[in-house]
Amino acid sequence: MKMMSEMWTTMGSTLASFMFLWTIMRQYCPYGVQRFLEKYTHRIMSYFSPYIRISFHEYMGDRLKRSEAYAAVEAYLSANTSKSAKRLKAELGKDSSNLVLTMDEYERVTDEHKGVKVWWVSNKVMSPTRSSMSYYPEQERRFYKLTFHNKYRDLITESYLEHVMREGKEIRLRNRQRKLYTNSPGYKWPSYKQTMWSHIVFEHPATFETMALEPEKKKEIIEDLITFSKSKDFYARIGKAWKRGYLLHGPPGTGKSTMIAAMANLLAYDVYDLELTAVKDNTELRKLLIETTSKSIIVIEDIDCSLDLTGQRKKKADKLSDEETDKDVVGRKEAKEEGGSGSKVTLSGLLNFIDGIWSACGGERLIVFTTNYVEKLDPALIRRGRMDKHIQLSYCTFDGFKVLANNYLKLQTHPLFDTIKRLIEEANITPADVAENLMPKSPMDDPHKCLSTLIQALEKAAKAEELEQNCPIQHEQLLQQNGSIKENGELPPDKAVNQCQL
Ligand SMILES: Nc1ncnc2c1ncn2[C@@H]1O[C@H](COP(=O)(O)OP(=O)(O)OP(=O)(O)O)[C@@H](O)[C@H]1O
Ligand SMILES: [Mg+2]
Repeated sequence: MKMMSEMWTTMGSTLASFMFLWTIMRQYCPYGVQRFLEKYTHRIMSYFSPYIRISFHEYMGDRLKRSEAYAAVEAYLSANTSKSAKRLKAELGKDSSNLVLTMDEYERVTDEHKGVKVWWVSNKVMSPTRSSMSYYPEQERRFYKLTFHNKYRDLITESYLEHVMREGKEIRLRNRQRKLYTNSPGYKWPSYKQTMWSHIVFEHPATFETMALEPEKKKEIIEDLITFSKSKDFYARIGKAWKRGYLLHGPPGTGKSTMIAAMANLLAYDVYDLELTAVKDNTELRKLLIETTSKSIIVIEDIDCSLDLTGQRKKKADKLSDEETDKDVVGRKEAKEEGGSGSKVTLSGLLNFIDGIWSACGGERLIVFTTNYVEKLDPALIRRGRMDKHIQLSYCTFDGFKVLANNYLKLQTHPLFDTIKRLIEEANITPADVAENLMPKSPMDDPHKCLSTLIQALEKAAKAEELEQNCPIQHEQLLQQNGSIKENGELPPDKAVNQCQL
């Protein structure tokens, strides 16, 4: 027994002397010798030590790509252990308004998993560049080192590390700056440019809470979206690409574009706003698709204005048909001006884009089409499986009005609500119009004034509605004379009703 303890003491002091010597030498040795000594010290140490160490290096190989694992560990440690660390690094966060704290170099923190303690150290080494040009500076190689006892090897390498990676990735996703991408019309991509999309930071404030929608419909859409975002395994099991198509249809100003922003904010997805008229042909469409990332929404707005969905491009008719709206004209004009007239994207190209083999790359994507005229679309384009969920957005209901009154005027109830409830059921007024009427126009406008303005607009719209039903011809003539009632509310309804009576 005594011999054993003497042996341990001797070994311990030898090791201590060796470590001391090593620390001194390390400072004065050339880099090659340092590496050599380091290698053998580690071998000797690990022979005696019951601890396991795992390193997570910031850059793998040629410093081209930052390691995902390192970034996940960094996010995990920043969220979970920065309170216990004593030396921290501060950096500006995603919107440059908040500071993000992470462990400083050589700092050490402990973490616990299922009752087992582990240690994390943030570290860096200097390594010379491989270049023979001696004036290149040394490169810093940062890494995190995880240390734990050998007897917990399985627990840590399987369960703990999986937990760190999962949580770290989630934190990174939550904290990342989301982007709004667009394929610029008529833009010629230089060959050195890596991507066909240009982007800005996505900062739309719309949420489902601020959307004027019936509560049940809102709940159903939110549940559908959240179920989709959590169904990776389900999609894999049934052998289907992890994507879902939404068709949003309804009159102008009913919240289709607003809903896309709310969807992106709910799921923390990026948005790819695809301008079809600016896409040269099917090949370019496929290239654009391949460049989109997962956790994104690919949007094609006003799909009926972009393509002739019977399979050919729309003819550039000089005369507009009666049903065409301003948007149709604008869309077509822009297509012409921006070189879109040369676009050869076909319906089959678009169908391939939605559910061809390539559409599966990336995963976790929503494809959203919007239109004012769902009946104009080719059934092949919007059949279930392509556009899985059809959402009709319509005129404002009383429930929708209450959301807007709360948003714009911070009102949950008011004596004028009863009048508005009665009128809003008779009139076809869009949430955009309601919102515009509720918006205070001067600092003097109190909630009562705003609600009264809305009541006037509702009365006009209700009268116009009545006229449309009873005397459609006069209504049409008046619309032509005075412009759309629904759009500007300028039509004098008294005059209209009088004409009808005559
Ligand atoms: N359901 C809604 N809830 C809250 N605000 C709405 C809603 N619908 C419209 N709005 C308001 O009206 C404005 C216009 O709405 P939006 O652009 O979403 O309409 P749209 O249906 O996309 O119209 P279009 O068919 O002309 O593109 C928005 O900026 C928003 O403020
Ligand atoms: Mg829109």
